[in-house]
Amino acid sequence: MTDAATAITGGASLSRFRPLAAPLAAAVFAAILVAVGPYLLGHYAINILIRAFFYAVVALTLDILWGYAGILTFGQAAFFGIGAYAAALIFTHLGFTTETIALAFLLAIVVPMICGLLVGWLSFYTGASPLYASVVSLAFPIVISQLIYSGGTFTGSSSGLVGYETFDIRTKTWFWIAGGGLVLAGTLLAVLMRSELGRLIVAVRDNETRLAYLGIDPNKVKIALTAGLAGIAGLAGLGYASFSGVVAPEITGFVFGTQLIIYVALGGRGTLIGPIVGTLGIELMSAYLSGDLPYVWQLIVGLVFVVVIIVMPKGLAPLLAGAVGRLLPLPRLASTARIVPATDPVATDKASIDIRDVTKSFGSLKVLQGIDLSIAGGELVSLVGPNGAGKTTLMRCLGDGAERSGGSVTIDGHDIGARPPHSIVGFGLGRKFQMATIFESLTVGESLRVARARIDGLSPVLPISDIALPATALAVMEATGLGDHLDREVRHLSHGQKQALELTMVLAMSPRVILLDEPTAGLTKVDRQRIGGALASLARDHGLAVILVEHDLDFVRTISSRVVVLHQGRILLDGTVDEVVHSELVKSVYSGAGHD
Ligand SMILES: Nc1ncnc2c1ncn2[C@@H]1O[C@H](COP(=O)(O)OP(=O)(O)OP(=O)(O)O)[C@@H](O)[C@H]1O
Repeated sequence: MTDAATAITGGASLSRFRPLAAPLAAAVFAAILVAVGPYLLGHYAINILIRAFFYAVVALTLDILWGYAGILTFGQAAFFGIGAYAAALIFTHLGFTTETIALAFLLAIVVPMICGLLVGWLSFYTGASPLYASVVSLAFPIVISQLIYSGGTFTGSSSGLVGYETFDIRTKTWFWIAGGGLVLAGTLLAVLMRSELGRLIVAVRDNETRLAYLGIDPNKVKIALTAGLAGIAGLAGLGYASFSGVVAPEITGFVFGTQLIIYVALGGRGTLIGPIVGTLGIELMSAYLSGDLPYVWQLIVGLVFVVVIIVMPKGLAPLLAGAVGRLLPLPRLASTARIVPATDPVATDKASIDIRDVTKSFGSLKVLQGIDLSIAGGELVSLVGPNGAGKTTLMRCLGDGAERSGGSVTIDGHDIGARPPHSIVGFGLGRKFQMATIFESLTVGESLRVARARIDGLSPVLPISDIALPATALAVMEATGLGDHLDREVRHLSHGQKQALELTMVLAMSPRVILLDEPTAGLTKVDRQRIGGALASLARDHGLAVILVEHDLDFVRTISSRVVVLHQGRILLDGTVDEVVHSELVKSVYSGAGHD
């Protein structure tokens, strides 16, 4: 096994730190620009850029949410505003001392994070509709602005707060602080997005269902991300309030939130560098042109936005990257992904799944009735039956506790109750869907590493390197040749490779019971044989309890240890392959003359 495992490598000899070289080189280049900026620019441009640096930090947080995690929000300005007001309120009402400065830093981070937790929970609690996130992101900045408007002299209402004492620092130094803060935030976020944890954030955007069936609650990831990034936006707000010496309700509002979306979209979302270029570019141009074109300027920005979105939906970043790539052709780094054998503890007891009196109804339509079934480790049970018999519905009832209308399901002695899929996976369940349910924009190696997140955790700093896989997953990789494609983006895989990847991801979690819904649908005969052999071995050699939904009776015959025939939501027959194949009842059901 070790030989096979070491053969599956995408460049293991390279240092794990090499993929971080690009963001670090970019950071050094940006730091040099920030260092020399005050000596090359005029006073006006310096002032505009300091403000823009703080805005760009918020744009970066929006880019992580929208560009990487797929969460479009208009509310990011509100967290910036809360951080700014936290500082301005403390300096106005409590004075400017070492203690109040420390308090301002604490509250400018903690209060936006608490608000972020609340906003995240309201948007993504289990059962929330996707519409909630949009509504909450629209309503939140309006609520914060209204609170400030109605705060009287305490918040300064529509006039805001002005004239509070703040840091006595030269403008040039502010430029270095704000620019350095932006370079630091950009570098840390770039390192995060290249790390194992960053790949998980992209996986949330790609496929929440798959993530849940890998034992990770995608809602928790989104809530944590919203709260964490709110803290960074709040800190940028503190910087802005301390530099400008003035805060107004507009900085918390929906309009500023929309402006941030324009900055990110123009620059190029999901790139980090794009939002920085977008923010600095538009802020600088606005400062110079809006004076000469007071009313027309907003119109011009709007028109440019529409044109860029239509002509360059990915924003200006790909254009910039192309130009930089031509000027500085950097060699493409091989990834450091490498498959190694996992050392997961081997259970001594036999795997089991017990299904008792399970029913499922859609309104008055009874789709499953009184299903009783027990499957032990070492068995590969094929679930067959005509279209509409209830096979997929039964699989859903086993993987998600909220699906059943009645009855109980016990996996390895654990009653699944009404638990969600990510929690049931913890009992040892793996599920493969009929349509390959995978992460299209990750590589094969990244997908497998994310599949191991529940067991091995994920680094927020280091890129993917060792991917520990159990023997079952290694066997499927070997049988299907998937190991040759570790660095390949999943979207470029063939249909058969995608099916093999999903199966390998499911097996990566070392499940004890696996549900496979037509795992060979749409595969060539050769691929079917390969996967079929690997599936039979899962039960026979590795002791897994396997439930397989399959239409092709010839395929079922070659790999099953038992066959269960479902018809009109009931178990018609539960027996050996021979018993089912020679059953007159089963033949009559398949010929359309089945009983009622
Ligand atoms: N969400 C739903 N609402 C109403 N009826 C549904 C729903 N999902 C499934 N059904 C019905 O439940 C019955 C069983 O469907 P199911 O998909 O489980 O059958 P199946 O045996 O997997 O069929 P196939 O082999 O065609 O995939 C069908 O009559 C289907 O129309």
